Amino acid sequence: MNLLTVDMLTISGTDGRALVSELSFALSPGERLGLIGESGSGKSLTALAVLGLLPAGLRASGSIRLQPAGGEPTEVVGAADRTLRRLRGRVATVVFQEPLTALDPLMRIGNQVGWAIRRTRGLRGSALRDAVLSALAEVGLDDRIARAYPHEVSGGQRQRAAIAAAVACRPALLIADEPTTALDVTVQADVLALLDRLVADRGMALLFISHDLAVVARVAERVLVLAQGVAVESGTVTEVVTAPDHPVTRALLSSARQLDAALDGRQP
Ligand SMILES: Nc1ncnc2c1ncn2[C@@H]1O[C@H](COP(=O)(O)OP(=O)(O)OP(=O)(O)O)[C@@H](O)[C@H]1O
Repeated sequence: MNLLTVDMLTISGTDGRALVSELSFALSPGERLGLIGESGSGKSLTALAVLGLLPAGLRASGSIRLQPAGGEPTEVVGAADRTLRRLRGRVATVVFQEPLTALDPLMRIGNQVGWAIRRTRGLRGSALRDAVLSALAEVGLDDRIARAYPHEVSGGQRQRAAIAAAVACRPALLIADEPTTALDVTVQADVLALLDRLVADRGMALLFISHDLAVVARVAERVLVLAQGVAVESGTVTEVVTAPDHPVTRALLSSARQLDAALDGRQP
C-alpha cells in the first residue's frame, strides 16, 4: 500500500502554462524519496500540491492520494479545506527552507510547538507542556529556547524548532523542502543528520527536495529528477549517481562533485 500516490499531476499557471507536467510517483510508508532539479523545475510546487497548499491562481489536475496505514485514501486534488486541514500535520507535513517564514515572529517557540501538538494530538495542560519540552529536547533544544521568540535564536535553532513542531505531530510523511539550504555550512550537516535520525526513529516517509544531489544522496534511497516540470529520470541513489542518464542529472552530479572538491581543497 502506498502512503502517497501522485498520478499524472499537472500544475498550471494563470496563463494556462504547465509548470509541472504529468508527474507520477509513489511513496510507501517509511520510504525516502529525493526530488531534485534545478531552480524553477517545479519541486516546491509539487510539495505544496501534496498538502493542497498551491498559491492562489495555480491549478492542479490529475490525482494526489494520501493514505496513512489503516486509514482510508484521501484525494487531495480538488479537496475541500476541511478535508485538507485533517490531513495537514497528522498525515503529512512540511519543513520549509526558511524557518522564519514557517514560525510566527510574535509567538514564543514553545507555544508554537505546543500549538501544533495541541491541534494534532489534542493534549492540554501539563501533558502538553511535557510533550513540548520533549519535542524540543529531541531536536537538541532546551527550555530556554522554548521561552524565546524566533528572532532571539540562531538560524539553525529556528530550523530545529520548525522540525520539532512538524515531527511532534507524528505525521506519516515529512516533506522537507530545501531544509538546510539557508543554513551555514557547519550547521547544515547537523540539521541533516537530525532529520535523518528522526525520520528513521519514527518510521516516517520522507520526500526530500533539493537542488543538491550530494545532500539528497545522504538522506534518500530513491531519486526523481525534475527538469522544467517533467520527470526526466528516476532510480535508486546509487543508480542515478553511478550512471546518470539525462543531461540535467549529469549537470547536477557534476556541480555536486565540484562542490565536494572545492570543500576538500582539490581540483574536481
Ligand atoms: N505563484 C506562482 N505563480 C506563477 N508561477 C509560479 C508561482 N510559483 C512558482 N511559479 C513558477 O513555477 C515554476 C516552478 O517553481 P518551483 O518553485 O516549484 O521551482 P523549484 O524547483 O522549487 O525551484 P527553486 O529551487 O528555485 O525553489 C517556476 O517557473 C516558477 O517561476
